[in-house]
Amino acid sequence: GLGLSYKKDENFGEWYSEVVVNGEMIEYYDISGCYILRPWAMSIWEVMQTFFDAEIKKMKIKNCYFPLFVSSGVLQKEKDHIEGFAPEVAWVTKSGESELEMPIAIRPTSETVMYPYFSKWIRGHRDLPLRLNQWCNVVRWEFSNPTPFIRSREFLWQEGHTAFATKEEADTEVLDILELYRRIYEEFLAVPVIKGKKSEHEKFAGGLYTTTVEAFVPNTGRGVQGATSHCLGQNFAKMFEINFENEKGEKSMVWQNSWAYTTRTIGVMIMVHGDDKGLVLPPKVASVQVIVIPVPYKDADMQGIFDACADTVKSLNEAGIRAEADFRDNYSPGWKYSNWEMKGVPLRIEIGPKDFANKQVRVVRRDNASKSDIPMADLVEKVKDMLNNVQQSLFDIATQKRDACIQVVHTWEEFAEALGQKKMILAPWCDEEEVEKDVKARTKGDMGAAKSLCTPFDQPELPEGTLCFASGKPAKKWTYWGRSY
Ligand SMILES: O=C1CCCN[C@@H]1CCCn1cnc2cc(F)c(F)cc2c1=O
Ligand SMILES: [Mg+2]
Repeated sequence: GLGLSYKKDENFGEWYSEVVVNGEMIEYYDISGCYILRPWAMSIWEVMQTFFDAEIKKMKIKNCYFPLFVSSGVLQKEKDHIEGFAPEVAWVTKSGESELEMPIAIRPTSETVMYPYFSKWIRGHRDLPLRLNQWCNVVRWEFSNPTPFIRSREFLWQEGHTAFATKEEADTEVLDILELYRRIYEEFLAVPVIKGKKSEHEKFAGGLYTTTVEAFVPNTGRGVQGATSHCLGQNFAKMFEINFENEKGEKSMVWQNSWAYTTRTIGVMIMVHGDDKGLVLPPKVASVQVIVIPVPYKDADMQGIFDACADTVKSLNEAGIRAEADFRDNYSPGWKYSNWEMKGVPLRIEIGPKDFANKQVRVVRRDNASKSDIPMADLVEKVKDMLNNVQQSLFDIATQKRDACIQVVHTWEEFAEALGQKKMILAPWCDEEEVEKDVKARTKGDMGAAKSLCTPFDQPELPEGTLCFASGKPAKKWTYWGRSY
């Protein structure tokens, strides 16, 4: 039948797999961990890309494109940078029947591809800041359970790579970009995120520090790293000899950042807002914000109704609202209602004989199923307000649900209990890496271990004498912990 066979609160994994397919976002592909992004998903990616690309252009960041392929020597340039990742690297070893002299890696990220050229291009302080971005795909042959959008072997992202003369400039940009990532989640996807810093154990090993926007999926009780903005310090400058002559003629190494968000953003949005009727799209990212459906009646003036639908679409489009009409004559109105609900279109407008006679339309909200009759004369303004209300309501409800999952704890017992209740846990921590590894070891299980998610920039009061929940040592900071994707 038309509806979903799994319920979100009963079989989340199956519900999600069904929703992304029935909502026409994803088609499964014959290579495990790879998915087809259909137009309904691609249009969401494009809305975010349009926003983010315009914002980084305001920051004088330039787009470029580096090759997909990395030679083995270059990729292995610095052992500790990729040692832990080596199993994920995909290699090209043949062309046609013949073996390649040297195997060639497919980029899993582009530091080693780009930075030899940063070294070549950056000579003097006038060459700084160098700020590049590329929109591309990357390949990581992961083995943990693949999930559409959330964990795939190939995904789309943008990766920014910047170089500065001073640490201060780098530190500033790290946070400027992180704010853009917060806006993508909170203003476009209507998903609340927490800004913070990753622990020494969870950060990008090749960098100096990692900042993150952390989302949370209440149904699974898992945190999810939404996007990441690293300060690399001078680590890669040392590795790749990216030096410059400063004003005083002294030779010094550049300070670098790198930052990314990926198609994982779409999966987080689906998990947070979707329901048992299918996708629920925030209007800001919906490629169709309003679907207009004629409701035929045996002896009604159908031409008049069709014209009213077309006029409604036209006036909404002229007001900058993404509206379409579904005139397909091989489906019933009921079928169309279910279909567009499955695809998550924020508003549906029904026009039947009664509506037509009264010069009004019936508007139905996808997020809360509320119905209202709107005079055609007021339509554009009312629909604009309703779309804004849907966007805000989705964010408010998601925030309430996320906040209800946050548990403040002070002891290990409270921590273990909260973890069992699928909470995101805020705990005082001594900030020792050994203790973090110990938490992972003590929480290992088939649900996956708990890890630190981030140390929020917005730190609650930490009273003198507060002890670490895990070690009992003096706590230094409040940190979020939980299971994660
Ligand atoms: O996260 C970002 C932002 C964009 C540019 N890259 C950084 C760090 C990426 C960290 N990372 C993440 N995953 C990797 C997987 C690999 F197979 C591999 F060889 C290397 C890596 C790897 O360096
Ligand atoms: Mg990884």
